Amino acid sequence: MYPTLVPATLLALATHAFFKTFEPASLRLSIAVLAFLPALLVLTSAVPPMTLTSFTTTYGTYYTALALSIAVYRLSHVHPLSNYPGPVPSSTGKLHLYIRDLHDQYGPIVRIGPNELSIIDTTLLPGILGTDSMPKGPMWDGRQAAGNKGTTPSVKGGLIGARDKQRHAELRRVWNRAFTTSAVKQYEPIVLRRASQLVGELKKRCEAATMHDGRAQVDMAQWLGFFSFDFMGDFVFSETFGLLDAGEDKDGLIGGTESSLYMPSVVQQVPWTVNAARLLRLQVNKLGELALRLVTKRLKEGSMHYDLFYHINDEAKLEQERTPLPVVVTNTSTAIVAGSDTTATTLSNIIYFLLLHPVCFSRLRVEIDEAFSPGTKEPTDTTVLAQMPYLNAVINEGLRLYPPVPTMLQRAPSEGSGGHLLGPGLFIPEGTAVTVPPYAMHRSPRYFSPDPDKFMPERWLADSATNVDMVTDRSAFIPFSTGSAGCVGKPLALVEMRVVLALLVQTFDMRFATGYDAKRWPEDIHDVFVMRKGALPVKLSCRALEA
Ligand code: HEM
Repeated sequence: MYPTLVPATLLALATHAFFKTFEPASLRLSIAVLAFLPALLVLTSAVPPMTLTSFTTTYGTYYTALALSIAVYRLSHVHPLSNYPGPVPSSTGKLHLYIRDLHDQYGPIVRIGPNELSIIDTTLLPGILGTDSMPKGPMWDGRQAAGNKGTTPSVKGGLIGARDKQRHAELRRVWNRAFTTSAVKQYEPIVLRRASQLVGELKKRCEAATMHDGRAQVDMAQWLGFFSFDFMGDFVFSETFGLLDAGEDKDGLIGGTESSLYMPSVVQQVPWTVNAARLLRLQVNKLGELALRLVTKRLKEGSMHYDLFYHINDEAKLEQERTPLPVVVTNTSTAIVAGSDTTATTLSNIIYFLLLHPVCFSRLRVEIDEAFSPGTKEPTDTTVLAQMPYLNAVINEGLRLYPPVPTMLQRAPSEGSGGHLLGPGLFIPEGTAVTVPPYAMHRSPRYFSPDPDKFMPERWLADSATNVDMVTDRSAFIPFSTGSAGCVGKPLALVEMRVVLALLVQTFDMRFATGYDAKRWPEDIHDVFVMRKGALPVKLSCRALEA
């Protein structure tokens, strides 16, 4: 037997035990341990000569033993998650579908990784996402790979990636102030301005098309993207990104932001690779550069506008400490990503469903027309819109079927806590993450039936509560997540979506473009933490109003 075989095996077992216990986040330390320990063994071993064979044999033994040790441990009954069922790892670009299939197959609690459970049991939600529950999980360390220009990865200032509960609560204070009911009321003129601009631009295209076959063809998903990015530019910085004006993503702002979402969606699965990703400088983010430029400009101008920047930069000086520049940059670009893509995706999904179900489109138009007489009154009174049952049912149903954050609401016990008791017999040990996947939850027949995969706004109406054959469990409806780290922008997103939908449905007749196969829409959807969508080609004409 080769003299280093046993020591190399023992060394591999010790390495596994070390990594399992301490989970080093430093890439340098990990590389150093894995690369140099076997060499050290050969160099310090008295017996074998220092030949190429002794090195290759020792390295081979060490890595094989390490891999086997990890595999055996993860599949063994000693592993703390061994009681939970789960699949053999699989790779699929459609994480939302995959996780949903797993829940269909294995039930509400599934082990989806060596140290991760996916849970869709409503009774456990308060313990996972609720106000006094666990902090954000390790995937957020991985998502830091998206680090923007002008931000410093080591600055623990970004709200969305803040894993320490107390720190998160401190950072969230300025955001909570920015989204109170009265603050959101003050942003309404921005919503109305940008929504009217969207309608105006689309009208122009319709009018130009009357010269030809009378209908304009537009990519509705793209136009809703222009709206939501321009709106966020206005809302965050009181600046315009000029997308609606140009009618194109001329500077690649949307394209760049969307492609920058891929890499973090991979790295988040293996957070310790984040430093390698950074070393390779994989992040290309035009939005970060833009945010840095706009923040710098605003700081020079002084406090002039009431917008999100006003709050994030604490211009009312309500906090004891000044917010450092990198934190302001991180938070403003976070707001633009978090608020634009999600809203554009939801609006696009809803238009898709309304075109697929013309009866729902007509019913919605009737409700809007009854409240706002077409041709005389624009549907822009947000108080009235908030109380329209069918409009809100349509929005809920769109969010239910395609929640823009489909799978990764992740939490984990805080460091040093030892673990978190989720329920009787359900202890989550430290080092384990729990993920709640809204897509799988929203399509579970246990919570939404009949036909959980069908677009049925009726399930949200008051009659459904008295219908014994219908289940609509609102506690399972979590498109905005819930608890202290749930979506802070929810009230504003709802205002935006109600106004835009009401205006579009009242102003335009729409149908899918000729030759568009509606099956493409779900096929084009990809889960990259948020949802990537394809084009939505729509034939559009201005609605003819009776005189
Ligand atoms: C349809 C629209 C939207 C949906 C479905 C949505 C959904 C979500 C979800 C699921 C989360 C993750 C919460 C978690 O991990 O538990 C989140 C977080 C967040 N969202 Fe939204 N969002 C939307 C619009 C907006 C808007 C308009 C803004 C405005 C800036 C915004 C800002 C944020 C921020 C800052 C966070 C991080 C909150 C925290 O960590 O405390 N979102 N959102």
